[in-house]
Amino acid sequence: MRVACLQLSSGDRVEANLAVVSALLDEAAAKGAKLALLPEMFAFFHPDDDRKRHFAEVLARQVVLPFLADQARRHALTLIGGSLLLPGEGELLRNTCVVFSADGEQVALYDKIHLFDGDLPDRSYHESARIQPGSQPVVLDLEDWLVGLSICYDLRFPELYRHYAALGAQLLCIPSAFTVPTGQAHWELLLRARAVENQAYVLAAAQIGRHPGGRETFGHSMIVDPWGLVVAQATNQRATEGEVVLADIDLQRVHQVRKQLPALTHRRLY
Ligand SMILES: NC(=O)CCC(=O)C(=O)O
Repeated sequence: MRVACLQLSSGDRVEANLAVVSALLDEAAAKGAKLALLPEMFAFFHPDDDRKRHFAEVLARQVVLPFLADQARRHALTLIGGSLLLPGEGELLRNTCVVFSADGEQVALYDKIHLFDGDLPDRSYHESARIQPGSQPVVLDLEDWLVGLSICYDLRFPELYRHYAALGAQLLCIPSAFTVPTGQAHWELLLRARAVENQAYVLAAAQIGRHPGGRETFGHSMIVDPWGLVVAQATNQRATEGEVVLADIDLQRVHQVRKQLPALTHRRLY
């Protein structure tokens, strides 16, 4: 199966962001992709609370979700909608990945479980102040593939991916907007670790560049195979136009790695 990670530099203009997604999906589909992953906050990237709420309550449902359904149907591909904001309880929002099948049906929804709070060299982050954490891992059955969903900071919690591997997942999706300092230090290391320890493909679609409000993201979208090899990665040279990262993934490769080194069957409980 040919898969695509879309790398974006999303801003605060929803229509402009969706136009970039549309152009990149045209490119991915023309090159044969049957599954595409968008990054975290692909449709709206801005820190203002009122604008976030308006996006979550109005634009997400009225504009963005119908757009994703239409794109999936038009290109006959599974579209994993990175993440967008949706209303949560009370004043809170959710950071949610919505998945559409190739006939445009919404088939899965995952709320980011681990929220990104930290004082880093570039700035402080306090995602938990506005976002309600999810509590439910989600595995998606895609023809022959079992796909585990997650979002960005979830990457640092190996138990989530081990849970997916124990359920049989062979493909782990990690739409992201990693910071530059943590990306430089940890991004590839963590992605390859999740692939190696779970003997699964990892798809990681990332935001890149400077976003409204001053936040900067690391880019370096990549696709990692079950042996931990980076089989495709972004050039990071076309930040504003966005970029498509493509690779062919193969279930036989998963079976081969799991047969050569059956570490997943050697687990011991203590
Ligand atoms: N949006 C996020 O969850 C960022 C996570 C991140 O940068 C990290 O280092 O972890």
